[in-house]
Amino acid sequence: MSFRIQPQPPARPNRCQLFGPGSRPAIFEKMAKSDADVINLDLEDSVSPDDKDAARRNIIQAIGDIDWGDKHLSVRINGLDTPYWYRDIVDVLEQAGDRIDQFMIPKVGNAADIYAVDALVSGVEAAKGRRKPVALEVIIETAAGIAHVEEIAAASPRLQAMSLGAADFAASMGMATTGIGGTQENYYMYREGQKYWSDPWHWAQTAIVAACRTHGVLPVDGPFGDFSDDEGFRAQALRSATLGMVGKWAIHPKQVALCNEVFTPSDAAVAEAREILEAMEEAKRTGQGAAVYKGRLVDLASIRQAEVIVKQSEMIAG
Ligand SMILES: CC(C)(COP(=O)(O)OP(=O)(O)OC[C@H]1O[C@@H](n2cnc3c(N)ncnc32)[C@H](O)[C@@H]1OP(=O)(O)O)[C@@H](O)C(=O)NCCC(=O)NCCSC(=O)C[C@H](O)C(=O)O
Ligand SMILES: [Mg+2]
Repeated sequence: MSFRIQPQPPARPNRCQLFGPGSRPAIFEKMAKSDADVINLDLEDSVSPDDKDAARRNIIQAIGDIDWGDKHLSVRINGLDTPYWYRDIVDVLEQAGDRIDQFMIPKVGNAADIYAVDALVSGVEAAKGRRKPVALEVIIETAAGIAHVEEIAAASPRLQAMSLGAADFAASMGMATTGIGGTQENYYMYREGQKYWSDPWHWAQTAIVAACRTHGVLPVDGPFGDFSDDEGFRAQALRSATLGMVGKWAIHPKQVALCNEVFTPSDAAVAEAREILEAMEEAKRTGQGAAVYKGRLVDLASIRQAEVIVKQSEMIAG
């Protein structure tokens, strides 16, 4: 173990981030009543350039008017390469109430991008006397973003979460696909007449998880575009959870339940984790560092693995 203790990420559930365009205020109440842990009101790519001003006004009003319950409320601003982003931050922080929790920054390329947003947010907060500091989350969805993922994860104490944006990531990397997440038809190994599909998102996900875990940030899987494909969504989400991600985006309300199902540890998983902890307690009592549980080795590392599951389940249960 390094001398440096691995920091814990924010202790809040982040199983599902439900997105909705800021230009579609009719769905805001439905988003607030959903079972998503995080709400992302979007000013970026789901809003056409002609609608940016109206969407910003809709969001400012909705932040104050709608009862968002205990949801973590996030606004996705426009990219730092656009003429919209500074006004997204200034107008929302100057005109909307304290209920906003977070800004999501798309297409981050390096730590300086976070620094710029942090500086602007800090300035407006100080000028307006806002007492609740707004958190930040980022999307890794460019070649530069993944190349600089660790410095981005370390960039600001405001940073709480980092998502993989599969659509823009694929575009930026020049990937030959129009699919948003999931299995890609042409990404397979071939042996003796059989195709074996592989996972083109895997390496980016593991890079994000490692950067996030190093710096105490929540790693999140982004969108799965085909909302008619529940099994495809579930498979993608299960892979993400297995790799250490804590949640996933929903771009349609039917994906919320799937997110919560996958990213809530099952009763069986929690029961097994508790049994492992008990087996190790017993081993410790008898001076052993290792034990046998259901025919397999468990040791001190198993305690840390089991604690991840138990802690996640206790945090979700509140
Ligand atoms: C995808 C949608 C455009 C679909 O909308 P719609 O055609 O209205 O769907 P349905 O008719 O099936 O809707 C059924 C009911 O659900 C309500 N609804 C729809 N969407 C939402 C929502 N997001 N939240 C809550 N409720 C919603 C409808 O009003 C219907 O209600 P009722 O009539 O009462 O039954 C739409 O879902 C949508 O706009 N989704 C979000 C799109 C979005 O925000 N995209 C941005 C994130 S993904 C991205 O940016 C890519 C990423 O950056 C990357 O690079 O990878
Ligand atoms: Mg994107």
